[in-house]
Amino acid sequence: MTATLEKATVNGEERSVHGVKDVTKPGDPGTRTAEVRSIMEHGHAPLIWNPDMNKGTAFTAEERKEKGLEGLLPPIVETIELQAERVMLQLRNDCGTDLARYVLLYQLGTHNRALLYYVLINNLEELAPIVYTPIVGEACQKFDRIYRSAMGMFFDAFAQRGHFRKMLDNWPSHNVQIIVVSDGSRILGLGDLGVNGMGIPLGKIQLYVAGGGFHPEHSLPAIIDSGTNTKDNIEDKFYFGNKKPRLSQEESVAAVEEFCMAVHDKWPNCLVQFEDFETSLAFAILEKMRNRLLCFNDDIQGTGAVVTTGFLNGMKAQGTPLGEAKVVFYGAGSSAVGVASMIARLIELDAKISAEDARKAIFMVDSKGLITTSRGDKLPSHKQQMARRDDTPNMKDLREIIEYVKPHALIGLSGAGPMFKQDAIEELCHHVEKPLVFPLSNPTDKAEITAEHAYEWTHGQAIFASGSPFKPYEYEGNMLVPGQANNVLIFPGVGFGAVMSKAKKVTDEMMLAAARALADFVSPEDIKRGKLYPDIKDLRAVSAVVATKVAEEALSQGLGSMEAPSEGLHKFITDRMWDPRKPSLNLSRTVGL
Ligand SMILES: NC(=O)C1=CN([C@@H]2O[C@H](COP(=O)(O)OP(=O)(O)OC[C@H]3O[C@@H](n4cnc5c(N)ncnc54)[C@H](OP(=O)(O)O)[C@@H]3O)[C@@H](O)[C@H]2O)C=CC1
Ligand SMILES: CC(=O)C(=O)O
Ligand SMILES: [Mg+2]
Repeated sequence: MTATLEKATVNGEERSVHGVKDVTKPGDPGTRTAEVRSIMEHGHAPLIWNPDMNKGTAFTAEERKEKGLEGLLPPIVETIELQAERVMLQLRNDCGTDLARYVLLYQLGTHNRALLYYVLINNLEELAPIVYTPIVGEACQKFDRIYRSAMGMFFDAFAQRGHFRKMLDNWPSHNVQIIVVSDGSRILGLGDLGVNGMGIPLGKIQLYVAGGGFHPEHSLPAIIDSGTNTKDNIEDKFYFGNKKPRLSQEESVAAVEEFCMAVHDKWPNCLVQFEDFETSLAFAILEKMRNRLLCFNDDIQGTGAVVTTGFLNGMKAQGTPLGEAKVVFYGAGSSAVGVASMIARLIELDAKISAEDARKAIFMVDSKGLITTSRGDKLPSHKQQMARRDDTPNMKDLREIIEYVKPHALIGLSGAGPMFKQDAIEELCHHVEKPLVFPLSNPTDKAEITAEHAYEWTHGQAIFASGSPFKPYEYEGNMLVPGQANNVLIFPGVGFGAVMSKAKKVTDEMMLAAARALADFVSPEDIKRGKLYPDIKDLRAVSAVVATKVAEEALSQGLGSMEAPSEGLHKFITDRMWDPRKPSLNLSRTVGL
C-alpha cells in the first residue's frame, strides 16, 4: 500500500477519487475498486460502476466504444423509459414484500442513480410509501440486516470528534448543497434506533432529489453516532453503531455543532436539515445553530408549515373564521409545538389579533393530560410557551377535553398509536359539522386513528389527513379520499428555494410563506370538497411553487444573495430542477457552479 490516488481524469474531467486510500502499483490485485483499477490502467473508469455516471443499457453504441464498455453490457441499447419499466415490473411482480421493494430501490441507488430517480419521479405516489413513511420505518428497524453498501456518511461522536471537517473531504462530491442529518434518537414514532436511523436521511434526500429537484451529486445523507439507549441494539451482533449509551445532551449538541461548522466551512451555501432528533436535543440544536448557518429542523418547522397549510384550508372548508378557531393537539413534543406556534402566528397575522390572544386558540395534551401552568409539574420550555395560563381546568381524558374546548381540529402528533377513541371523535362532532381529524404520527401503526374509524365515527363528515398514507374508504356509497399531511410536501421546496436564493438562514417567515404557497396550490373547489393538500404525485410542481415563494421571502428579507432572474423566479427555479434524462455530470446547470 504505497500511493494514494487523489485525482483522476473521468469523462475528460479531472475528478477526485475519494475513499480509496490504499491503492498500490498498477496490476496489484487486492482492495482496489474496479473503478480505480480502470482509471489506472485505461485512464478512465468503466462508467457502469459509478452510480452517478452509469446509464446501464442506455449507453449508446458510441459511448460504449469510447468509454471501454463493449462487452460489459447486453447488446441492445435501451431508453431510460424501458429501463424504468423493467424496474417497475420487478417491483410489482418479483418482490414479495414492501421491504424487498425498499431494498431493490436502495440497491438501484448504489449502481444507477439516474435510473433510480427517473423511476421515483415518475411513480412517486406508488413509491414514496416505500422509500419514505411507512416502509422506511421498517427499513430503519432492520437497517443493519438489509445493509448493502454505504450511501451516506457516518460520524462517530465517540472516536472521531475533532475530525469531522477532514472526513467531509472523503465524500465524493465537490459541491454539496443539501444535507439531512440525524442522530437516530427519535426515528418517526419508533424511538431511539441509533445509526439504524440512517434510512431517514437517505429517504429524505431521495425526496429532495425526486421531489425538490436537487442534483443527487449535490446531496449528502448523514448520521451522527452518539450511541443508543436501545438495549436491543446494544445486544445485537449485527448492530453497527457504537454499542454504548447515548452521550449527554451537552456532548450530543457539541457533536452536531462540530458537524455543522465543518459543513459550513467546506460548503458555505449548503442547507443542513436536522431530522428526527429527540425532543430536547431537537430544540437545543435548532436554537444553537439557526442563526449560524443555513439550516432548519424539519420535524419542528417543516411539520409546522405543512400542518398550517391543512389548518388554513381546513378552516376555509368549514367556514370557520381564523380568529374563532380552536385546536386540540394530542402530543406536545417537537413537531406539535412547531405546528402550534406556526398556527398561532398565522392566526395572529390573518385575524389581526395579538400574539397572546392567538395562542388562546391552542390546547396541548401530553402524556400527563392538558398542559396548563397550574398543573403542578415543571414544564420544559417548549411546553411553557403553549401552556394554558387561564382558568382552564386540569383534565386528562380526551373526550372531556374536547367537550370543554369544542375544537375545530384535533391533531395527533404523539407517536402513541390509536389513541383517538370513538367517544372522543363523537364528542368532536357535537360541536362542529366537519371536524379536522389529523392523525399525523408515523409510521401507519403509530397514527392516532385510522381513516376507516375517523369516517365511520363522524358519519363521513371528518376532514381527514394523516402522516402516512391511508387508502380511500367507501362510506355509504361515497368514496372518501384521505389527505396526506406530511412534511414531504414542504421540505423539498423549502430546501430548493433557500439554496437557489443563496439564503443565509431559514426564517419563520420563509416557512410561513411555504405554508401559504402550499395552501394556494389547492383550488377553492377542492377545498370546499374537503381536499386540503395537493397530491404527492404533483410534488415537483408543488416544490417549484413552494421554492419560489421561499426564495421571494428570503430576498425580501434581505437574506438571499442571488441576482433576481430576468425570466422570473418560478421559471428560473423550475429550469434548474435536475432531470435524470439529462446527461450525468451536467452540473453547470445548477446554481453555484
Ligand atoms: N406527519 C408528519 O409530517 C410528521 C409526523 N411526525 C410524527 O409525530 C410523532 C411525534 O413526533 P415528535 O413530536 O418529534 O415526538 P416527541 O417525542 O417530541 O413528542 C411526542 C409527544 O407526544 C406525547 N405523548 C406520547 N404518548 C402520549 C400519550 N399516550 N398520550 C398523550 N400524549 C402522548 C409526549 O408526551 P410527554 O411530553 O409527556 O412525553 C410528547 O409530548 C412521531 O410519530 C412522528 O413520526 C413528526 C414530524 C412530521
Ligand atoms: C415525517 C417525519 O418527519 C416524521 O414522522 O418524523
Ligand atoms: Mg421526522
